[in-house]
Amino acid sequence: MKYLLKGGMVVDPVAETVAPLDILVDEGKIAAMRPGIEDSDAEVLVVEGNYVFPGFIDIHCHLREPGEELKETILTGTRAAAKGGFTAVACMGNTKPPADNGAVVTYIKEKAQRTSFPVYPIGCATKERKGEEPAEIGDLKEAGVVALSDDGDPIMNAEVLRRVMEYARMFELPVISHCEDKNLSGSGVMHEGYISTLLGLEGIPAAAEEVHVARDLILAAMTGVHLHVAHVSTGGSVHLIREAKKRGVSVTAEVTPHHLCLTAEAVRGYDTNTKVNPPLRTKDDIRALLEGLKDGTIDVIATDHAPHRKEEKEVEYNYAPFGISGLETAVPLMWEYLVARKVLSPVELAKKMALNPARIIGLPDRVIKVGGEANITVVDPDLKRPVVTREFLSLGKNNPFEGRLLRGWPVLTMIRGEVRFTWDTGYNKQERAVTSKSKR
Ligand SMILES: NC(=O)N[C@@H](CC(=O)O)C(=O)O
Ligand SMILES: [Zn+2]
Ligand SMILES: [Zn+2]
Repeated sequence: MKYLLKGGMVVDPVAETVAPLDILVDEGKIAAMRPGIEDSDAEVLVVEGNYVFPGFIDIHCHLREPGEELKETILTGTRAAAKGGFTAVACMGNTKPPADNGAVVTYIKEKAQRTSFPVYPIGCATKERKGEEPAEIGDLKEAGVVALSDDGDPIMNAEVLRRVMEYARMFELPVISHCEDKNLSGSGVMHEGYISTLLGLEGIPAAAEEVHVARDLILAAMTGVHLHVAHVSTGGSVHLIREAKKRGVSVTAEVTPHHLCLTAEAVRGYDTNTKVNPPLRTKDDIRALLEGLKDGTIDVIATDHAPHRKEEKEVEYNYAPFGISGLETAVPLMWEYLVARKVLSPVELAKKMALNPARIIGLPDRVIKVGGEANITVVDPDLKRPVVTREFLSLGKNNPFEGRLLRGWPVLTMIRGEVRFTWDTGYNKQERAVTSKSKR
């Protein structure tokens, strides 16, 4: 199938440019890119007034398969990803059974193959995610994992983490840390501060994260592994990572949309959809996270998509599981709160959601170029609509942004030259066609 994307503003995160260019896609590849392309054989996709990005990649999501298919499956999760504007995802290994061996990783890859959506599994760092001894890292590497992580839980024993890092370095895999000192976080359910006291809920102090960020940076420097810090939520963590980068430690970091857009204030109504790990923090933390994004301390925006069943979240705050279903709101949240408000430029967004994620998991640079694979995310900066969780393709409707009016939705997702989502032909009925945009 041949496609001609006409009239879009093409964002290049490597050249750091935004240019009005037409793009001809043929047999999965970019066949031409320049203004004024005509081709009578190609299906024309009018993307006038839209931004055309190299396909976004989410390097932190939970697809729940195998074992928790009532929360999500690889099929539903990847459909949600495509609708959310993502063209590839890396999924965490806290499945049941956990992805701590090659067989489970192979199972995930085979399931993913059937969806034809690019899924890059992350293997567990330790056996059964217990934090007691390193997993079979050679076996995981051979099965094709792109990183190692016990996400969901930290590795509390620093000596075990040291050995994981040494093996990971040998096998050239990054280690992704979920930074949480379990003794400090205890049975906390939200950020420790004024609001937790007011609500009578147990708190998780910022230090629970920061103690582990400091420790993991020290061990990364010692072992020479590449450390990627997952879901950074506090100003103190940003500071520690910034200093480590200055010293030359091989470290990258990510932040989630929810940690950038919500504070502990959101917990006031006891909405369990605001219960997430790490917890929603303070305005000062958000300010520091944004500074970190701007100055390059934080390299990536990742969703930490953590779907749960409705019944599991419909309980008292203390008993609900941690997690937010985030694949279908990440792009419009980042557009509304960062790009539209000029905190990040479209080029910077392309770095945080396409280029840097690709580099961290060892994929080729994510740029749209002639001869390259056609992975494309089109965002309509003017499309304004509310978040409607019941329309999610994800089985997880646990999202605290319900009803929020956002502008800047993904309207077309192309993977290896195939249109996987458009606003009109989406898996559920949507009101508007990309191709009819010029007639509006
Ligand atoms: N983020 C969450 O609140 N939950 C994640 C685990 C994790 O990312 O630590 C989950 O798997 O549900
Ligand atoms: Zn985590
Ligand atoms: Zn996670």
